[in-house]
Amino acid sequence: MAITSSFYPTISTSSPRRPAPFPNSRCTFATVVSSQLSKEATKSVEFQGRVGFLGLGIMGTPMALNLIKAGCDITVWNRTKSKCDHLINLGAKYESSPAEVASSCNVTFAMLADPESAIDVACGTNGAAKGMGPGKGYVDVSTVDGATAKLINKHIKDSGALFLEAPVSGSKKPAEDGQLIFLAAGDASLYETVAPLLDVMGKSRFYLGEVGNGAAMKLVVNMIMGSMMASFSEGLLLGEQVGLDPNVLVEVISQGAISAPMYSVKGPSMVKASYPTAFPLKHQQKDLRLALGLAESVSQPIPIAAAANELYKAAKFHGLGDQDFSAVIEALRGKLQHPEH
Ligand SMILES: NC(=O)C1=CN([C@@H]2O[C@H](COP(=O)(O)OP(=O)(O)OC[C@H]3O[C@@H](n4cnc5c(N)ncnc54)[C@H](OP(=O)(O)O)[C@@H]3O)[C@@H](O)[C@H]2O)C=CC1
Ligand SMILES: O=CC(=O)O
Repeated sequence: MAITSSFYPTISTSSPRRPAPFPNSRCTFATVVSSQLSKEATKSVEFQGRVGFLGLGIMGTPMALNLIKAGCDITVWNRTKSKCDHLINLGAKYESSPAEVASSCNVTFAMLADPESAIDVACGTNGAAKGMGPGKGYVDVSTVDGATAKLINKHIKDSGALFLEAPVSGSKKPAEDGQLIFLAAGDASLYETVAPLLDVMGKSRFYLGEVGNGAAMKLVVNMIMGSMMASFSEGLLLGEQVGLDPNVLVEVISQGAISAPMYSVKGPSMVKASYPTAFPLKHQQKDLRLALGLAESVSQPIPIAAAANELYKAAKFHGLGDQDFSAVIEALRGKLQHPEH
């Protein structure tokens, strides 16, 4: 798919600081790295520009990897540099600060943990905004609140660049499989420009209008998800207490009206008290906290989410923050020890 948006004609695709490594960077790049990449790559993209990626955690790494597999010219940065090594080995370039990535790229994506890190990486001392300017674009795909998205939008727009918030629904596996759902809002022309890139990383995308709407949509969805997981946990434990086989319970749920992929995927390992991290519990608690703030801003009662948030807080307090959010079930067992005991 060729870029036809009026966004790109204003962009020079070769950085004055560093010449393009290949005359036709997309095609040649894809050829060079193809022998090192797995055969799973199924999508390719025509994107006439350099793409930056900031934040290589559970989500950022597979998202950036899919862009590399699709033939994009990628430059990465991560606070912990060692997490860049795998992608560098596969052909990604590296810059030592968000500002340098933004300065050397046409479009820069950011996938950070929370509002604080998203603001720091975008607006901090060596933040991306410092390397932004007219003709460039910044796409923040982290899950943050609307106020954070609007603050980052202001810093990016002040530089003359365009901004899009595009948080994602879908976890580690959908990120690996290029099956994410993008919830985008902000500059419509940037949305059109990066659509081919979103289509590499995702299966669907929604354009929701003004900045803040993407964050709101993501927080409402994750508020529901957090409550669902807490309720599922209660059901598993109640079933266990009254002598039901939890595996049969998971199977019964999977065949009925409340069936959800989340229960079928997480249930069997929860029964074994195993919580391999796909979506860290600390991030689910962050999303519930932000959803509570969103609800407060419009005086909407969300008592079920508020109760679920307390469970996630308890689980986090007991050291489960880096485990999968399904570990919230441990907060209901009544056996958690205080970390200092
Ligand atoms: N995991 C999932 O299933 C999903 C997660 N999300 C959302 O995506 C975002 C990322 O999630 P995920 O990849 O799972 O999280 P991880 O915790 O795996 O990664 C977080 C990333 O943020 C970076 N980071 C954290 N704090 C700072 C800081 N102060 N300054 C600079 N960088 C920082 C980390 O760098 P470092 O490596 O140095 O720690 C890392 O790159 C979150 O907002 C999450 O809510 C959305 C959908 C699904
Ligand atoms: O934010 C988490 C997800 O699974 O979506």
